[in-house]
Amino acid sequence: MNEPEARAELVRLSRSLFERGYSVGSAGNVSVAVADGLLVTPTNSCLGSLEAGRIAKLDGGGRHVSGDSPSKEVFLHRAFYETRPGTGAVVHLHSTYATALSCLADIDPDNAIPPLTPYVVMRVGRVRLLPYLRPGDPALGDAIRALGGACAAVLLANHGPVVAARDLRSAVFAAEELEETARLALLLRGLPARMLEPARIDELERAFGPGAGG
Ligand SMILES: O=C(O)[C@@H](O)C(=O)COP(=O)(O)O
Ligand SMILES: [Zn+2]
Repeated sequence: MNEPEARAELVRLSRSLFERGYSVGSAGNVSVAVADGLLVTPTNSCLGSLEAGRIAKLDGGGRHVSGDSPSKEVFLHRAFYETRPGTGAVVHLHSTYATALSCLADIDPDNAIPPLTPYVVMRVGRVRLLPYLRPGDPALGDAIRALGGACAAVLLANHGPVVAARDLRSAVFAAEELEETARLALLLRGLPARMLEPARIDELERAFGPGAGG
Protein backbone atom coordinates (compact mmCIF):
# COMPACT_ATOMS: atom_id res chain seq x y z
CA MET A 1 0.00 0.00 0.00
CA ASN A 2 1.46 3.42 -0.94
CA GLU A 3 1.31 6.46 1.35
CA PRO A 4 -1.85 8.10 -0.11
CA GLU A 5 -3.63 4.74 0.20
CA ALA A 6 -2.37 4.29 3.78
CA ARG A 7 -3.62 7.80 4.68
CA ALA A 8 -7.02 7.09 3.14
CA GLU A 9 -7.33 3.77 4.96
CA LEU A 10 -6.29 5.36 8.27
CA VAL A 11 -9.05 7.98 7.85
CA ARG A 12 -11.65 5.37 6.81
CA LEU A 13 -11.00 2.77 9.52
CA SER A 14 -10.57 5.37 12.29
CA ARG A 15 -13.93 6.87 11.32
CA SER A 16 -15.48 3.40 11.35
CA LEU A 17 -14.19 2.79 14.89
CA PHE A 18 -15.54 6.16 16.03
CA GLU A 19 -18.94 5.71 14.39
CA ARG A 20 -19.38 2.31 16.05
CA GLY A 21 -18.57 3.71 19.51
CA TYR A 22 -15.09 2.24 19.99
CA SER A 23 -13.78 5.76 20.56
CA VAL A 24 -15.42 8.97 21.79
CA GLY A 25 -14.33 12.62 21.70
CA SER A 26 -10.60 12.78 21.02
CA ALA A 27 -9.78 9.51 22.77
CA GLY A 28 -7.50 6.97 21.14
CA ASN A 29 -4.79 7.11 18.50
CA VAL A 30 -3.77 5.09 15.47
CA SER A 31 -0.52 4.70 13.53
CA VAL A 32 0.47 3.03 10.27
CA ALA A 33 3.97 2.26 8.99
CA VAL A 34 4.87 3.60 5.53
CA ALA A 35 8.02 3.09 3.46
CA ASP A 36 9.93 6.03 4.96
CA GLY A 37 8.39 6.39 8.41
CA LEU A 38 5.18 6.42 10.37
CA LEU A 39 1.78 8.08 9.97
CA VAL A 40 0.20 8.94 13.35
CA THR A 41 -3.11 10.54 14.25
CA PRO A 42 -2.60 14.13 15.48
CA THR A 43 -2.86 14.81 19.21
CA ASN A 44 -6.35 15.87 20.32
CA SER A 45 -7.86 14.78 17.02
CA CYS A 46 -11.16 12.94 16.76
CA LEU A 47 -10.92 9.52 15.12
CA GLY A 48 -14.25 10.27 13.45
CA SER A 49 -13.08 13.32 11.50
CA LEU A 50 -9.42 12.91 10.53
CA GLU A 51 -8.15 14.74 7.42
CA ALA A 52 -5.67 12.74 5.32
CA GLY A 53 -3.42 15.77 4.68
CA ARG A 54 -3.16 16.71 8.36
CA ILE A 55 -2.10 13.28 9.67
CA ALA A 56 1.29 13.57 11.39
CA LYS A 57 4.26 11.97 9.68
CA LEU A 58 7.44 10.89 11.49
CA ASP A 59 10.64 9.85 9.73
CA GLY A 60 12.47 6.61 10.50
CA GLY A 61 14.18 8.27 13.47
CA GLY A 62 10.90 9.39 15.01
CA ARG A 63 11.25 13.07 14.00
CA HIS A 64 8.05 14.92 13.13
CA VAL A 65 8.38 15.89 9.47
CA SER A 66 4.89 16.93 8.36
CA GLY A 67 1.25 17.32 9.33
CA ASP A 68 -0.18 18.31 12.70
CA SER A 69 1.61 17.45 15.98
CA PRO A 70 1.53 13.69 16.55
CA SER A 71 -0.32 11.87 19.32
CA LYS A 72 1.35 12.18 22.70
CA GLU A 73 1.40 8.34 22.74
CA VAL A 74 3.86 8.15 19.89
CA PHE A 75 6.40 6.54 22.31
CA LEU A 76 3.99 3.71 22.89
CA HIS A 77 3.42 3.15 19.18
CA ARG A 78 7.12 3.30 18.29
CA ALA A 79 7.96 0.75 20.99
CA PHE A 80 5.70 -1.81 19.28
CA TYR A 81 7.31 -1.19 15.86
CA GLU A 82 10.77 -1.49 17.42
CA THR A 83 10.16 -4.72 19.30
CA ARG A 84 7.81 -6.59 16.97
CA PRO A 85 9.28 -6.83 13.46
CA GLY A 86 6.52 -7.00 10.88
CA THR A 87 4.27 -4.58 12.77
CA GLY A 88 2.44 -2.43 10.25
CA ALA A 89 -0.09 -0.65 12.46
CA VAL A 90 -0.94 0.11 16.09
CA VAL A 91 -4.38 1.02 17.51
CA HIS A 92 -5.02 2.48 20.98
CA LEU A 93 -8.61 2.90 22.19
CA HIS A 94 -10.56 3.68 25.34
CA SER A 95 -13.24 1.16 24.34
CA THR A 96 -15.68 0.76 27.23
CA TYR A 97 -15.45 -2.88 28.28
CA ALA A 98 -11.70 -3.26 27.88
CA THR A 99 -11.21 -0.04 29.83
CA ALA A 100 -13.59 -1.30 32.54
CA LEU A 101 -11.50 -4.49 32.83
CA SER A 102 -8.34 -2.37 33.04
CA CYS A 103 -9.76 -0.73 36.19
CA LEU A 104 -10.47 -3.96 38.07
CA ALA A 105 -8.18 -4.69 41.01
CA ASP A 106 -8.15 -8.46 40.55
CA ILE A 107 -7.45 -9.18 36.88
CA ASP A 108 -4.55 -11.47 36.02
CA PRO A 109 -1.75 -9.17 34.76
CA ASP A 110 -0.37 -11.98 32.58
CA ASN A 111 -3.72 -12.76 31.00
CA ALA A 112 -5.72 -9.56 31.22
CA ILE A 113 -8.13 -10.66 28.47
CA PRO A 114 -9.14 -14.25 29.26
CA PRO A 115 -8.91 -16.93 26.55
CA LEU A 116 -12.67 -17.52 26.40
CA THR A 117 -13.02 -18.23 22.68
CA PRO A 118 -10.81 -19.45 19.83
CA TYR A 119 -11.20 -16.16 17.97
CA VAL A 120 -9.63 -14.01 20.70
CA VAL A 121 -6.67 -16.41 20.84
CA MET A 122 -6.30 -16.22 17.05
CA ARG A 123 -6.84 -12.47 16.64
CA VAL A 124 -5.34 -11.03 19.83
CA GLY A 125 -3.26 -13.61 21.72
CA ARG A 126 -2.10 -13.19 25.30
CA VAL A 127 -2.67 -9.67 26.68
CA ARG A 128 -0.49 -8.24 29.45
CA LEU A 129 -1.73 -5.60 31.90
CA LEU A 130 0.80 -2.76 32.22
CA PRO A 131 0.84 -0.69 35.44
CA TYR A 132 -0.77 2.75 35.30
CA LEU A 133 1.35 5.55 33.87
CA ARG A 134 0.24 9.06 32.92
CA PRO A 135 -0.90 9.26 29.25
CA GLY A 136 2.00 10.50 27.15
CA ASP A 137 4.66 9.40 29.65
CA PRO A 138 7.66 8.15 27.62
CA ALA A 139 8.00 5.39 30.25
CA LEU A 140 5.02 3.73 28.51
CA GLY A 141 7.40 3.04 25.63
CA ASP A 142 9.93 1.50 28.05
CA ALA A 143 7.19 -0.71 29.52
CA ILE A 144 6.33 -2.02 26.03
CA ARG A 145 10.01 -2.54 25.17
CA ALA A 146 10.48 -4.50 28.41
CA LEU A 147 8.06 -7.10 27.01
CA GLY A 148 10.62 -7.86 24.30
CA GLY A 149 7.96 -8.19 21.62
CA ALA A 150 6.18 -11.01 23.44
CA CYS A 151 2.69 -9.50 23.19
CA ALA A 152 0.77 -8.02 20.26
CA ALA A 153 -1.68 -6.42 22.68
CA VAL A 154 -1.57 -4.84 26.12
CA LEU A 155 -4.06 -3.32 28.51
CA LEU A 156 -2.91 -0.08 30.12
CA ALA A 157 -4.22 -0.06 33.71
CA ASN A 158 -7.06 2.44 34.25
CA HIS A 159 -6.69 3.58 30.64
CA GLY A 160 -7.40 1.14 27.79
CA PRO A 161 -6.10 -1.34 25.19
CA VAL A 162 -3.27 -1.06 22.64
CA VAL A 163 -3.00 -3.55 19.78
CA ALA A 164 -0.28 -4.03 17.16
CA ALA A 165 -0.68 -6.07 13.98
CA ARG A 166 0.82 -6.57 10.53
CA ASP A 167 -1.53 -4.02 8.92
CA LEU A 168 -4.23 -1.56 9.92
CA ARG A 169 -7.15 -3.81 9.03
CA SER A 170 -5.77 -6.59 11.25
CA ALA A 171 -5.06 -4.16 14.10
CA VAL A 172 -8.61 -2.81 13.95
CA PHE A 173 -10.10 -6.31 13.85
CA ALA A 174 -7.95 -7.34 16.82
CA ALA A 175 -8.95 -4.23 18.81
CA GLU A 176 -12.62 -5.03 18.11
CA GLU A 177 -12.19 -8.67 19.16
CA LEU A 178 -10.36 -7.60 22.34
CA GLU A 179 -13.28 -5.31 23.19
CA GLU A 180 -15.90 -8.01 22.57
CA THR A 181 -13.99 -10.47 24.76
CA ALA A 182 -13.68 -7.90 27.54
CA ARG A 183 -17.46 -7.55 27.31
CA LEU A 184 -17.91 -11.32 27.58
CA ALA A 185 -15.51 -11.45 30.53
CA LEU A 186 -17.56 -8.85 32.37
CA LEU A 187 -20.85 -10.61 31.51
CA LEU A 188 -19.41 -13.85 32.87
CA ARG A 189 -17.93 -12.30 36.00
CA GLY A 190 -19.04 -14.29 39.05
CA LEU A 191 -20.20 -17.21 36.87
CA PRO A 192 -18.26 -20.49 36.63
CA ALA A 193 -16.83 -19.72 33.17
CA ARG A 194 -14.71 -22.32 31.41
CA MET A 195 -11.55 -20.93 29.75
CA LEU A 196 -9.89 -22.62 26.77
CA GLU A 197 -7.31 -25.05 28.16
CA PRO A 198 -3.59 -24.50 27.46
CA ALA A 199 -3.54 -27.46 25.05
CA ARG A 200 -6.38 -25.88 23.03
CA ILE A 201 -4.52 -22.56 22.95
CA ASP A 202 -1.34 -24.29 21.75
CA GLU A 203 -3.35 -26.02 19.03
CA LEU A 204 -4.75 -22.65 17.84
CA GLU A 205 -1.31 -21.00 17.90
CA ARG A 206 0.15 -23.86 15.87
CA ALA A 207 -2.67 -23.62 13.34
CA PHE A 208 -3.10 -19.85 13.06
CA GLY A 209 -0.03 -18.14 14.56
CA PRO A 210 0.40 -16.28 17.82
CA GLY A 211 -2.40 -13.66 17.72
CA ALA A 212 -3.14 -10.16 16.38
CA GLY A 213 -4.03 -11.47 12.97
CA GLY A 214 -0.69 -13.23 12.48
O1 LIG B 1 -5.57 8.89 27.10
C1 LIG B 1 -4.90 9.76 26.51
O2 LIG B 1 -4.80 10.93 26.86
C2 LIG B 1 -4.23 9.32 25.20
O3 LIG B 1 -3.76 8.02 25.36
C3 LIG B 1 -5.25 9.31 24.11
O4 LIG B 1 -5.98 8.36 23.99
C4 LIG B 1 -5.38 10.50 23.23
O5 LIG B 1 -4.18 11.24 23.18
P1 LIG B 1 -3.75 11.96 21.82
O6 LIG B 1 -3.54 10.87 20.79
O7 LIG B 1 -2.50 12.70 22.13
O8 LIG B 1 -4.88 12.85 21.43
ZN1 LIG C 1 -5.53 6.90 25.78
